[in-house]
Amino acid sequence: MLVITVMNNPGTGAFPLRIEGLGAAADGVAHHDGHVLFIPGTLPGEEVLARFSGTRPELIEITAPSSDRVAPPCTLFGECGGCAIQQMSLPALLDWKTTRVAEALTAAGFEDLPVPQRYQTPSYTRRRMDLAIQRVPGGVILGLHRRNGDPVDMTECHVLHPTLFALLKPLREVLSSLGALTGRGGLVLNLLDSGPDLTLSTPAELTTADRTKLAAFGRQHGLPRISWQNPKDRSIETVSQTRAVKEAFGGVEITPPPAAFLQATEDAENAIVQAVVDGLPPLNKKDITVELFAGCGTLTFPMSEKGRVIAYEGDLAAATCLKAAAGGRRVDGFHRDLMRQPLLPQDLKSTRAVVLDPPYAGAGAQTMPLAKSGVKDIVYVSCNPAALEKDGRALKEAGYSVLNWTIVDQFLWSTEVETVLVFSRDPKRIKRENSRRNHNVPSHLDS
Ligand SMILES: C[S@@+](CC[C@H](N)C(=O)[O-])C[C@H]1O[C@@H](n2cnc3c(N)ncnc32)[C@H](O)[C@@H]1O
Repeated sequence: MLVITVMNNPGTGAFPLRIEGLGAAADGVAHHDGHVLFIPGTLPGEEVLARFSGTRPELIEITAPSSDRVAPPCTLFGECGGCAIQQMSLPALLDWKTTRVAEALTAAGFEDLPVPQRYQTPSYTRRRMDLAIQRVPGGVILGLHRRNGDPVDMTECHVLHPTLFALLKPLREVLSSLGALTGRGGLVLNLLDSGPDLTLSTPAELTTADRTKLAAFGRQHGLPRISWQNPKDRSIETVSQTRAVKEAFGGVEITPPPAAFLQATEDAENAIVQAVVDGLPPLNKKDITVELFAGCGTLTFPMSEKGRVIAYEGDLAAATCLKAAAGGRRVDGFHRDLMRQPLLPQDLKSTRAVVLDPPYAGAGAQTMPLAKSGVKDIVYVSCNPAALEKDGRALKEAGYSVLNWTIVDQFLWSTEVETVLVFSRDPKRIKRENSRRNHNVPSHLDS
């Protein structure tokens, strides 16, 4: 156990610190008596007074604030665990996220990185949120968890789309009336082209009266679909449907399954899709791009405008949705668990390019076979710099360079960051990209 004796000010126990940077959880990092301390609420460059509460350091006062410091916009900030760092200006936050990704790439062995493209989503645009429900005397709490604890009632939110936020109040009423909500539950909100799509989970089974109430709620608020996850076997069923459920990817309409993965905001999805499509090498219509971790086809259908796409996805409902929309297009969809059954180098023999958008932990067992495959061009969509560092190292060792990278900050005020990276080991393409960079020509003019 860490025991630290504080000598600086025996009266108050206070000691001065200079914040040197931010840790991965967005807490200020400082050194004191040979120890690394994490001080929540502080920013790089700030001078602060801190003291220990037990072995944990706590902030007493900011004596010299950073010029990046702003007033947190949300009154729930600090209580609600949804936002980690609202006291930093959004441009400074984008810089910090960019640095985190650059550091991961450098640690993976990439040098002389090009300057990234960057995109930051506006506030009030989040179209997907996974909320917690907590039964309390007289009602329910509906919101996100505290950093390490119970849910906080979401009475204010500066990221959530107003259409979804407007549903929270009436939702609290209907949820409070459900017999199945005996304790804690969950609610996934997805805002689709067809309207809000809700997926509820409850600790007990819905009663007939619960179903009637949810159906009435769906009709009253014009919700295309409300689904429910049975706590017994985790199967999902539709409890209310008033019309078709639709979302379009690259102009192709799909019907997402309940609680489907969606990029967090629509405009960030557009930025990611654009960066992926621009990052593909020049393709003939017959060239094959293999897509790994394809979801319901967010990238698949826009990419199919450039060439043929063979898409793999491990979630059965998402793969089924993608396959259902693939008919008559240059798309083949497959359901496959890529961690248990990764595509092997020989499976990728006639592949022109690979696009992958793995989950938070990274591409796992798929990374080495991909790195060894000899595929010249890879577009990697990362949502976690630590996983990117690990997977990127394998690509670096296999001879890939980073042609370009695009930071997409779609989780405002959080520590999350998406990056689209274009890797290549095609000497001609690398040479072309370098010369274009030297002449400041945008890369999308390539295709
Ligand atoms: C970050 S999402 C990307 C989805 C899609 N590219 C998009 O933009 O909507 C990661 C996807 O990987 C899928 N996935 C997770 N583990 C997997 C596995 N072992 N095998 C295949 N797919 C998996 C998830 O179901 C999810 O659809």
